[in-house]
Order: sequence, then structure tokens, then C-alpha cells
Amino acid sequence: MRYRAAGTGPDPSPRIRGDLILSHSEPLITASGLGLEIAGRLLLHDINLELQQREIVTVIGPNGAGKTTLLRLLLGLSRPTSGTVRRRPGLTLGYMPQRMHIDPSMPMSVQRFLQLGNDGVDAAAARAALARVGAARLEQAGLAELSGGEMQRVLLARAAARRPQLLVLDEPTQGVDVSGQAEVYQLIASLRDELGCGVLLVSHDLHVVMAATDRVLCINQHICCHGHPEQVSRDPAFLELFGDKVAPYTHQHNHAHDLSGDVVHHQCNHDRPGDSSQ
Ligand SMILES: Nc1ncnc2c1ncn2[C@@H]1O[C@H](COP(=O)(O)OP(=O)(O)OP(=O)(O)O)[C@@H](O)[C@H]1O
Repeated sequence: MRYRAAGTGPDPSPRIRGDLILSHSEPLITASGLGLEIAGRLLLHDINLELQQREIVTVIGPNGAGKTTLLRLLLGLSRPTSGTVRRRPGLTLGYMPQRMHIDPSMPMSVQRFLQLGNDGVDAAAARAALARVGAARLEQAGLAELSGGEMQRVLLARAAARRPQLLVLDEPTQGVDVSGQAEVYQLIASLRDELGCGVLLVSHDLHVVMAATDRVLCINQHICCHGHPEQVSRDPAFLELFGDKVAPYTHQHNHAHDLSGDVVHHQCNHDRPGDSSQ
């Protein structure tokens, strides 16, 4: 398996695939001033984001920060109450939700699961997807028999089976032990390399995910900070301070959040992702 190091991700030059020249000029997804208010509660506001082809962007933030809500808005599964989301025309998506309820009493093979409701995925594509995530041996296994780590690989294979242009992964290492987590992120990076797709993922594990990430967004209802993880991953002070916590790292917060996550001193001077200053 080839592992792509952080910082070598998005390639700004046009890429030739067969006889097709794919322009990199248009981002896969662009969110502008995105917000969602439900029953008078602002779940998200002022989210600006661009995600380019071959880029891995990780969204981190505390529980209830709005990470899943943001993914759902970007995917078009819910509608924003402010701002816009633009997806590149014809964009193909692979989505790995945070939770997937699987009835253990329903016998289903992994191979069948990969094809079910997954347009255009036949047995050969399912087999190839499993091989891509190092889970070829699970093809005929029953879903109910899988361990937590195996299940995450199968869910990843399912999301990647259609060879999407954008992979959206909501906590892809949930239920995986720490040593297995790094492996899953390496897998994601190698999927990006192989498929040439963009990846947007949610994680709580900044210290584990940072080696496989081009850019990190820390959100708590809004974007608290963002930046390139490799700049700080070598900094011992950062590792000491934030090693196993979800924490901002590219600037100091000059605001605070109350218990519901609302900003109580709103003087945040962070840049917006997509700014040329990044
Ligand atoms: N449809 C909805 N109606 C009302 N509130 C909602 C709705 N969807 C989400 N919320 C609330 O929005 C907040 C953010 O939820 P979300 O699931 O996006 O957080 P998260 O950052 O993904 O959290 P976690 O890390 O725990 O998965 C939560 O307080 C949740 O209860």
C-alpha cells in the first residue's frame, strides 16, 4: 500500500485520465456563508469552504459542534437556512454515515451489502472495492459477524465502490482501536491516490488523522480555525498541549463558547478557508 504524505495532496495542474483532461479549476464543493437554524437555534453559521479534487479535508470539533450537520448540508441531505452550497456539476459522491443500523437478524453477505442500493456496483465492483481496503477475504462473510474494525472497512469499501469523485466520511474510525485508526486513515489516503477523489471527513482524533490530512477545519457552530496540519504536527509544544484532544492549533481563540456552544466573545479573527492567504 502506498501512503501519501500530508502536504502532497491537491495537485493544481490539470490531470490526464485516459483521453480526458480534467480541469481543476472548479472545486468539488463550495460552501458560502452556510448556516442552519432550527427552531430558533443556530446550529451552524458563516461556514465558508472549498474542497478541491485530491484534497483531504478533516472537520474536527467537540460533540454537538455541528460536524454531521455540516456534512449533510454539503451533501444536499438537508437545506441551509442561509448561504449556498455549490457542487461541481455531475459530481459523484460516496458517503459513509456515522451510524448505519443493520438488523442483526437479517442475514446478508458483505458482497450483497456493497451492492444494495449502490447504483452501478456489481459483484466485480464490490470485490474490487473490498480489495482496495484490504478486506477481500470478507466478501462472503455475514455482516453480523464482522468486528468493529472490519465493519468500518466494509463501510469504507461501500462508499468507495462507485469510484466517487468525492468521498464523505463521518467518523470513519468509530469503534476502531487506536492502532487500527492510523491504518484506516492510511487507507483513506491511498483511496484518494488511487481514485483521484477529494475526501471530506469528520474525526475526533486530530493527532491520528493529521498525517493523512491536507487541511483541518475546527468547527463549533462556526469555523473556529483552519489550516495545514503538517505545520503544527512537528511542533512538540503542540503535541504536548493538544496531543490527544480535539483542539484548535493554528491560532489562539480570542472568543469562548458557552455550554450550548454559542460564541460569547465574538472577536474571532480567523481567515476563511478558501482565502488566498491560506
Ligand atoms: N434536525 C435537527 N433538529 C434539531 N436539532 C438538531 C437537528 N440535527 C442536529 N441537531 C442538533 O445540532 C447539534 C449538532 O449536531 P451534530 O450531529 O451535527 O453534531 P456533531 O458535531 O456531529 O456531534 P458528534 O461529535 O457528537 O457526532 C446537536 O446539538 C444536535 O442535537
